[in-house]
Amino acid sequence: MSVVHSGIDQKRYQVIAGEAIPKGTFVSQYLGEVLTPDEARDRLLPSYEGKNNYILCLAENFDQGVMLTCIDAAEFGNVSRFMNHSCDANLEIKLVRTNIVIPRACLFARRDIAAGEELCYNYGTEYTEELTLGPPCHCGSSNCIGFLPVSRIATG
Ligand SMILES: C[S@@+](CC[C@H](N)C(=O)[O-])C[C@H]1O[C@@H](n2cnc3c(N)ncnc32)[C@H](O)[C@@H]1O
Repeated sequence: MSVVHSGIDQKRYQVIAGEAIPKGTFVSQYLGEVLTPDEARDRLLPSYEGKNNYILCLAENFDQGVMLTCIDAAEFGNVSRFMNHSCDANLEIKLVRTNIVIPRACLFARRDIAAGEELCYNYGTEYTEELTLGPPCHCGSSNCIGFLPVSRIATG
């Protein structure tokens, strides 16, 4: 995988597959600081408009209620912090638990991916709580909805 400039100001950097990746392959984990929902909201609200946002908030529904996992990759992260949103994504996020209650946000190939393709996932995942429309989307796919999906937590 390599991080390169996308050539589109709003998207800035993007991640390119260095080799072919078969469907179902684990590609990366979205690493960063684990925040409480209040901390995520405090970091997001003042700076949301027009800036790159590295906070991923994922919701899981349990009998006891909703568990929100918020991960901020702005200061501490890995290559997955540079992965952009696409309305026709080739990756998908799955929450995976390995011995601790806090889940890992893992990115898997949702189809066969060729070397040289941009690696991207849909920011409006199955775990996104109350989706709203964010800034304009520049994914360029034919089914683009025109806006980045944003979790309600990011907009208050
Ligand atoms: C996790 S970062 C992705 C990496 C980012 N492109 C960079 O250069 O650091 C998420 C931010 O990238 C930008 N972005 C990602 N996908 C985009 C898209 N499809 N259209 C426009 N901007 C996008 C938005 O600013 C978003 O808040």
